[in-house]
Amino acid sequence: MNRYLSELLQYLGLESSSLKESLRQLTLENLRMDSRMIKPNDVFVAVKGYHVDGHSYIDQAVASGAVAVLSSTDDAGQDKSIQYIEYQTKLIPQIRIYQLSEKLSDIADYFYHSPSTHMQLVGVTGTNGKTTVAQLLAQWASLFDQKSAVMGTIGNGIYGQEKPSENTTMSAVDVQSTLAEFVQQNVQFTAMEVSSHGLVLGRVKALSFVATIFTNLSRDHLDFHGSMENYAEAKWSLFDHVSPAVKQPGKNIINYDDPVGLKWLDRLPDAVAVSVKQENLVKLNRWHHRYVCATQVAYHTRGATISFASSWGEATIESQLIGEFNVANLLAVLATLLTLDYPLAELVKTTKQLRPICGRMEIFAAKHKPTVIVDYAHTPDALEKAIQAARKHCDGNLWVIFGCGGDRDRGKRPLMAATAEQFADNVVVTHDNPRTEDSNQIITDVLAGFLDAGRVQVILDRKQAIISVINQAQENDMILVAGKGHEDYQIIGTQKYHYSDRETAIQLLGVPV
Ligand SMILES: CC(=O)N[C@H]1[C@@H](OP(=O)(O)OP(=O)(O)OC[C@H]2O[C@@H](n3ccc(=O)[nH]c3=O)[C@H](O)[C@@H]2O)O[C@H](CO)[C@@H](O)[C@@H]1O[C@H](C)C(=O)N[C@@H](C)C(=O)N[C@H](CCC(=O)O)C(=O)O
Ligand SMILES: Nc1ncnc2c1ncn2[C@@H]1O[C@H](COP(=O)(O)OP(=O)(O)OP(=O)(O)O)[C@@H](O)[C@H]1O
Ligand SMILES: N[C@H](CCC[C@H](N)C(=O)O)C(=O)O
Ligand SMILES: [Mg+2]
Repeated sequence: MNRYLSELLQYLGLESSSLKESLRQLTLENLRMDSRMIKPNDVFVAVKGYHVDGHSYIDQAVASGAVAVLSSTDDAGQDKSIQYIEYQTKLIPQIRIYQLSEKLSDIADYFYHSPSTHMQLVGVTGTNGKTTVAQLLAQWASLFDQKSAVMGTIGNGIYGQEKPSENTTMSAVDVQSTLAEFVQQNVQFTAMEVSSHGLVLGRVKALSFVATIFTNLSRDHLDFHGSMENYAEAKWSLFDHVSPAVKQPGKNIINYDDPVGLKWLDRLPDAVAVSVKQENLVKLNRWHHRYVCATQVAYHTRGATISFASSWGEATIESQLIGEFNVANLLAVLATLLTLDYPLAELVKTTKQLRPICGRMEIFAAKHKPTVIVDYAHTPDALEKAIQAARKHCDGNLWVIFGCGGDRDRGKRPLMAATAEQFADNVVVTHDNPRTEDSNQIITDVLAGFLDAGRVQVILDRKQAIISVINQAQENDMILVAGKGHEDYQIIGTQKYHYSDRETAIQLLGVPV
């Protein structure tokens, strides 16, 4: 499993003779980009970040047991040069690589023996729905006795045992090392969320996917991408077969109901189109694309009955997920598994066993109390969809409690306010994760989006906001608590404090239903 230092050098294009002989058979354990995670026999990978320069942690990494260092240089003349660091009685080779960040996915792919090729790896991208789709995929595959794993916002790991993760898509090195751990644990199927940051920053560059899914595109992350065009280009790079951003984009499953998806389908004749709109069936039938299309959907209190037609046949399935967008998510998952040759009859039989996803339209209810839905909507589009989804299941008033995260796209704040004002009956603005921003300024940015801010309550403490609304609401009202979903923390400044909307709801109303 491990690599010799001489092998790594050879891969990097260096002669092993350029290395001191005593070091050639040195066994390397892991590549690690964070000096704080270094264990004996690891290689420390030093790159410049947005906040600090990883090169300033080389000494710390060596003191923690790193036996070699890969470091980045912007001077092409220094590419592949080796320098030795003396530490106690040891010599630690530091190998400079020209623009290392861009090569990391490939280097880690080599180091960890191309783990993505040893399983079925499915990638999911889109503004909203990635976590839901990835979790459903892993869940459904496990119902087919596949050992499955997920990588994404909720965490990374064997399905149901995910460890929390800082990012939706981890660093290029961590993605490969995690996949390698999955291979060691005999994982056969992995569903992975691929964020636009992940694509642009090359975190998934050397991966081979058997299938890639596009859910939808709407406003988010403009602080990072600058424009919707750039944001769309970033997402497209997961599907582009001509100059792919990944080693292998696999089969493509694309949302036909999304205007961006529809445009891409023209460029992807082999892709599978997914629609929740019955009126699209005629067009899809005449088209050269394979498809899955809903023909009838009946929403009930705790889910939906979905009839669909597809290139694989017709059927009716029972879903425990609520809202129209979850019909779209479920059909995208179904289309993917059909594309990967899972039999339709078995898929239909197992659908009713699929459980809702943690913190995604999750319902908490108690007798004689209003119902609470905890959801992760943190974009204008998701908030609109979540409110409309809740509305289908609510016969009283619909309350929305939401806030916006700090150090994230500021422009979406007033848009989320306008959406809440337009679609909900009562709105309460509260804190999300202020991070390093002034929390009052975030609230001011949100309030600027309301036509009539006088009708909006501001209750800064999130738990107090939920308690207060439960007290104000009637028994048949519904309270959508949006933005934090599965999160069990609140980030204020750079500190993480324990806080969970789900725990608050459980404390006030009992377990999810
Ligand atoms: C803007 C961005 O993407 N930043 C990511 C980046 O952090 P950074 O460049 O600030 O890193 P840094 O703190 O400057 O450190 C530079 C290097 O020094 C190393 N270091 C640092 C300190 C130390 O003591 N020792 C040490 O070795 C670090 O490990 C790193 O290699 O590299 C880190 C490690 O991989 C990421 O966790 C971090 O994501 C931050 C937390 C983040 O907020 N990213 C967001 C914008 C993001 O990527 N979001 C997407 C999409 C979310 C969605 O689904 O909507 C995601 O995929 O998560
Ligand atoms: N297909 C969809 N279309 C629109 N909104 C959706 C869709 N699926 C989920 N949502 C809404 O978006 C929220 C986030 O969903 P989910 O976590 O599945 O998306 P995500 O793409 O993983 O988000 P993130 O980028 O933050 O990780 C949900 O809580 C729900 O409100
Ligand atoms: N993955 C998303 C999550 C946002 C969740 C919300 N609670 C916030 O903190 O803004 C992001 O990093 O933009
Ligand atoms: Mg996610």
